Amino acid sequence: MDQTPQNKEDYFQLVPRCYTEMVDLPVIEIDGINHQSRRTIIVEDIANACKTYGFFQIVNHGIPQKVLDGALSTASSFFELPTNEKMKYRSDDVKSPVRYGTSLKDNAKYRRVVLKHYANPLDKYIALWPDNPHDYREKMSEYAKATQKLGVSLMGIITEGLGLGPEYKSDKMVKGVQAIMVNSYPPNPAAAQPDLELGLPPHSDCSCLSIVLQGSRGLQIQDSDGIWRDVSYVKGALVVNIGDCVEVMSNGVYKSVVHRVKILSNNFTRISIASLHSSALDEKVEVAEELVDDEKRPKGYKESTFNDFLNFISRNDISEGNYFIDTLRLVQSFVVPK
Ligand SMILES: O=C(O)CCC(=O)C(=O)O
Ligand SMILES: [Fe+2]
Repeated sequence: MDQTPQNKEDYFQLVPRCYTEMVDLPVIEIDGINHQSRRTIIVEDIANACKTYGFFQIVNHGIPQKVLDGALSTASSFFELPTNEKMKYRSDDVKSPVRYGTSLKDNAKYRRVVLKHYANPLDKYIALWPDNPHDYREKMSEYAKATQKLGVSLMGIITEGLGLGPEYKSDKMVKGVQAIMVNSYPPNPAAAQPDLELGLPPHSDCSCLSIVLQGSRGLQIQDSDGIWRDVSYVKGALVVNIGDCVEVMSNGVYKSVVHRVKILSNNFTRISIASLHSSALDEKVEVAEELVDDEKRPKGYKESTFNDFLNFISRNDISEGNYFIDTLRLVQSFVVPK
């Protein structure tokens, strides 16, 4: 893959700017997934990435650059709208299908502005999305449709890699929740120590898997020694991470790794779009029986639903290190230090 910077902005994105070490995430080409010989390699590469990092990047994923750029650009335009226009979508209800939230006014430790909306099935939700900017629904729905299709396909690759077969979760993902988190992380000119500014606190995703489009660098993941490492920005790539539901389903073979967002720039706003894919709100998430061995790997997690997670986050402040998945653990010896 050609990573030669085409212009100054791309060059800037590729040059490490802070003291944090980069994490050498695999960048996996996923074209040819329906050809058996290619599929075998991709399944193996993704299985290795899930075991080692819980994160990987994908390229040649079939989503045109124009669709990625369109989604980032309309997201950016949304955040530039006057406050009263954005506040129309404000809600304190974590279950609201469309929800705008900002922590900036509270002088909070974490500086993220977010528009969250459900996207699957699209027909049910699109009329609730912002219609300003005028191209928001068009551009974001192109991106949402493409990532939903990709999410189902990636889940098939993941379950195949676990020995559960490609169809193990397909129906559940097709009918499942797709929550799009449109994130904006503005710089804080008043920060006493800009290097310490965080956009998003450490958390793991409640999803089965998440697909993240980065507009620029800033995402960091915590390795098993507790060290934060930068995820590189690769133009056109999508970052994929395992969420809590897959950690549970895999009986801890794959980890839902803790990550956060750092504010790396003093002069521009970072945009990212995370598409979180999981089964339906009241669908049971449980350990796959096939991955339980009473002696070598006993069942490590209680069952739950996505609704349980939403109830948990409405009652707990996740920025205080409260992780939903910790409430599900049965076998402490399999816990990877967070
Ligand atoms: O902004 C990012 O890169 C990651 C966002 C994220 O982790 C999330 O929305 O759950
Ligand atoms: Fe996340």
